[in-house]
Amino acid sequence: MEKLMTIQQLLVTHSNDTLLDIPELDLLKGCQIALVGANGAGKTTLLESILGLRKAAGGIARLHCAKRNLGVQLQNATYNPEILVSDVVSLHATLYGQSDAELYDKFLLKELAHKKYGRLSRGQKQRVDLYVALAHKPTTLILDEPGTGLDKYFYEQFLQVLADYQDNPAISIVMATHTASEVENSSHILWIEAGKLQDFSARNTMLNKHLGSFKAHLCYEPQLGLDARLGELLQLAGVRHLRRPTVHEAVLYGDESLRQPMLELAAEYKFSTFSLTKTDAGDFLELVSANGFTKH
Ligand SMILES: Nc1ncnc2c1ncn2[C@@H]1O[C@H](COP(=O)(O)OP(=O)(O)OP(=O)(O)O)[C@@H](O)[C@H]1O
Repeated sequence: MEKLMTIQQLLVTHSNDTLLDIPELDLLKGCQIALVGANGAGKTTLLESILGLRKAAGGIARLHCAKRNLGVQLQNATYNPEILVSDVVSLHATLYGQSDAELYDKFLLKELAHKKYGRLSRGQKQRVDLYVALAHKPTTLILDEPGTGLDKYFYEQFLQVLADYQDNPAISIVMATHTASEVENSSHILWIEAGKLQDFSARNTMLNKHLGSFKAHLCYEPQLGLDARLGELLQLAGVRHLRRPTVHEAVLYGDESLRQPMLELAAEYKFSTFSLTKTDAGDFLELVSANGFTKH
């Protein structure tokens, strides 16, 4: 398969801070990659670096894609704030010799056409930015938290458009996201943390590797005094992580061997709710943001 992106010894710094330090990473065309990491991990910096918008202190970050085939939505689009939305749309049509009436309608750009870009709300800007990223039907998408600011209606419109792209194996996507549904529909996950590559893998491989395939979710009265028992369970071979979202909730992650001891625990204690289900992208995002995780 052809390469989409090459990174070698990439170092991006600011003053004395290292923003990105990635020794080597090759991504292949046709992958739909969810780029995840906690706030400040370096996702935007990485996207800007591969687009050549950030000067690296060292190394190479290269996207192997003709500009014509590239669709980009970044956090900070830099238009003249005085430009009208209708002019942004016309400029895009002139540059690419192509427009997309269906997308224009989906994002209801007609109601924004007479407004100055600089006066738009966050969500309105996002609708314009997404139109500009997608209206020329690119084969490679670079998206930076594309749902930001969109209300429920427009987010659903966007998800429909995204689903069409994600159904097409000829399309490559690298999308920074904090949203479970966007991760769920991606083929791969690229996880960065504090500017470093944490892992890159197919989505389910990543979930199984870092969380296990299974989770047990318990809700109970705090006076039940379960802490010691949970600590013991955490020592079992198949148990990977314990997450405590609240004082009366625990989620244990692991493999199938988690099932039997959890059923025994449920028989022994009276839980308000108890479930055994598969891990999902939402769990992975909780891990990425270290939300309530007790290190194992
Ligand atoms: N122009 C800049 N100058 C100095 N530091 C910067 C600059 N841009 C980003 N940073 C720092 O680099 C780090 C990574 O920022 P970045 O925006 O890439 O994170 P992110 O993973 O996209 O975060 P978020 O999920 O919050 O959008 C942060 O610590 C941020 O403060």
